[in-house]
Amino acid sequence: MRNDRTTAQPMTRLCDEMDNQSRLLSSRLFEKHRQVEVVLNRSVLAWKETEKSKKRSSGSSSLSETAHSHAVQVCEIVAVHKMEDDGQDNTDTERRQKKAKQLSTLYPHAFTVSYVRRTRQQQWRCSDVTFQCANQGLCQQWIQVINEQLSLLANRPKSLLVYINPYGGKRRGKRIYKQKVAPLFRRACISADVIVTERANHARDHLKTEANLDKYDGVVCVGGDGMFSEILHGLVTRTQTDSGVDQNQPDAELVPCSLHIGIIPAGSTDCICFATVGTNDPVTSALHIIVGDSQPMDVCSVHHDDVFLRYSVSLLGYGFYGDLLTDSERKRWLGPARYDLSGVKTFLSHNYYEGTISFLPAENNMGTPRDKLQCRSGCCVCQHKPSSKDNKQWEMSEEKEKSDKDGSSGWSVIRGKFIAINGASMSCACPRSPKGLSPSAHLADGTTDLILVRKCSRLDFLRHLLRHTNKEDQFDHSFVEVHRVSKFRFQPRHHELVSLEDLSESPKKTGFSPICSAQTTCNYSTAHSSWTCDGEILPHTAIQVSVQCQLIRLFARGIEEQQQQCVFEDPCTLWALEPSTH
Ligand SMILES: Nc1ncnc2c1ncn2[C@@H]1O[C@H](COP(=O)(O)OP(=O)(O)OP(=O)(O)O)[C@@H](O)[C@H]1O
Ligand SMILES: CCCCCCCCCCCCC/C=C/[C@@H](O)[C@H](CO)NC(=O)CCCCC
Ligand SMILES: [Ca+2]
Repeated sequence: MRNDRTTAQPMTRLCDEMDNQSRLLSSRLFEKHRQVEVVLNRSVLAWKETEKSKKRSSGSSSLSETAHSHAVQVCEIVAVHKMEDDGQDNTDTERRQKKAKQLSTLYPHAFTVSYVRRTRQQQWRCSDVTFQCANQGLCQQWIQVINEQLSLLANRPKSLLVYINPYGGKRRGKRIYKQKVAPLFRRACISADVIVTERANHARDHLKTEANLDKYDGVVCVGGDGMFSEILHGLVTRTQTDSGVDQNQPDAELVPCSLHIGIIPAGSTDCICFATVGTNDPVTSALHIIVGDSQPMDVCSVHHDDVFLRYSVSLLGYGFYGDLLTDSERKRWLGPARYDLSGVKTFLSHNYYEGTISFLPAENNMGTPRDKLQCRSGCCVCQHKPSSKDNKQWEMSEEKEKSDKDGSSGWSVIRGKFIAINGASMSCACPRSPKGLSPSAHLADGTTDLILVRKCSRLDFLRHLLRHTNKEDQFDHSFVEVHRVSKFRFQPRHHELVSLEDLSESPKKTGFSPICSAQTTCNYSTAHSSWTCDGEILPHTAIQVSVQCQLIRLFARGIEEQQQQCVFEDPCTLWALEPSTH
């Protein structure tokens, strides 16, 4: 399909460079009083000022080509609308509506393309470009052909179920959704059923039993990591129930969820959003949902004595982070600042805990926790899905594990005194620690990074913590070790195992916590910490953890390496193929 009706002149040299066969439509149109050549093929919409228009606007000076040319990937077009449709959005200001009206009087045959524009630091914005056509037929043709291309994008959601936590983070969930997200969903013609939660676990319970999930292409949570966790538990449990899988069995092969999950960040840490998108920005997340991005993600199942406890996607932390979270829960009223206060308090307490950690090192994994190979969009480590050969080896090692009488074959066991035991299934990057707890952990490689911080001086622990905020390697300490594992178990040192000699010493209280301090000579360490599981405190300390590879999918694409260049499959290039900086 081609259309050169608007001009009798031959197309310019640059347009001629384009593969004629791949063009769906090309016309000379007007954009902001400038004549532009607009070309659409299956993957790109591009527009470029014509030579004539360039000369008129810049005299004889030769402006750089890119200043006049723009290219947008079709998969990053949000929507196309006839000009007068714009401004009908009831959230638009009166000024915008007036401007839209003026423009539509001035240019009666115009259409507007809304598309994704990258700004700084992984942030996306929705930009508009309006093209004026010579006649109504041409305008409609452009709208129709672009819409046809958009309808071929099968991953895009059309119908979403949205849960808003009105009390997450700074209590801005409802406002964020109404002002920043809903208008974009409307523009992209996505319908959304919205539920504002009335209590904790409302969203989880609704998903588990009530929600008619057949109606939806995805579930969106507006809130923080805790709210995401509710959605995760609701969806995963529902999927297992519907498939007859018993999640209490630690070895059960869980069924992946078919619905994608979107996260609109409105919490305190928002670490899952940050680690999968690269920024905590509601508009960016809404755009990732609209374009139907897909990021698989590992989920850890946590059991205690063959009873299912919880799922985790980010941090399973015992000791430092467990104590920090326990303390911060009592300070919820403080909002996000609770983590700073509890962080200082827990640091000063400087407690350590004794126990035994056993783990099954990851096999056939392409990465290691210290290889500095960060998980990025299209990550090759995560794409290296176990082949059937790998699977066989995997099964064999599982068999080996089962056949071993005490079940310890392939397992490593470490007994010791730990200030922190952390299982990071993803980097856990967040604004507090932009590279995260385990900078090279992967979102979807079927493993978790097990970080063991042994008893050390307060100063050494501070050094270790500070390295989470700078470029230094936080694992490069004699008291820290890190392993990439597929399973791990923890057993705290039992009360009865403590010798009478130990018990004769009373615990020295630091004034911050009743638990033993690593700074003192006290070795009365029967006290237990708690596990924090993505921000929730677990009721047991003895746990078994197993990574379920790629159990869920998010509307995200991982962190983009840098400004993504427009890369096209067609051998011919349109013109300077840079993403629009319009
Ligand atoms: N209507 C509600 N009333 C009270 N609590 C709720 C409600 N809806 C959800 N919750 C609970 O609030 C908790 C915290 O919510 P959320 O994760 O959104 O914010 P946050 O804790 O501030 O952020 P983060 O988890 O990122 O630190 C969640 O565990 C969730 O179960
Ligand atoms: C002296 C300066 C030292 C600074 C050290 C910073 C180290 C920061 C590491 C941050 C790791 C966050 C991991 C996120 C886990 C989330 O699932 C969970 C739920 O929201 N949040 C926390 O556990 C909240 C965790 C809050 C940590 C502060
Ligand atoms: Ca992982």
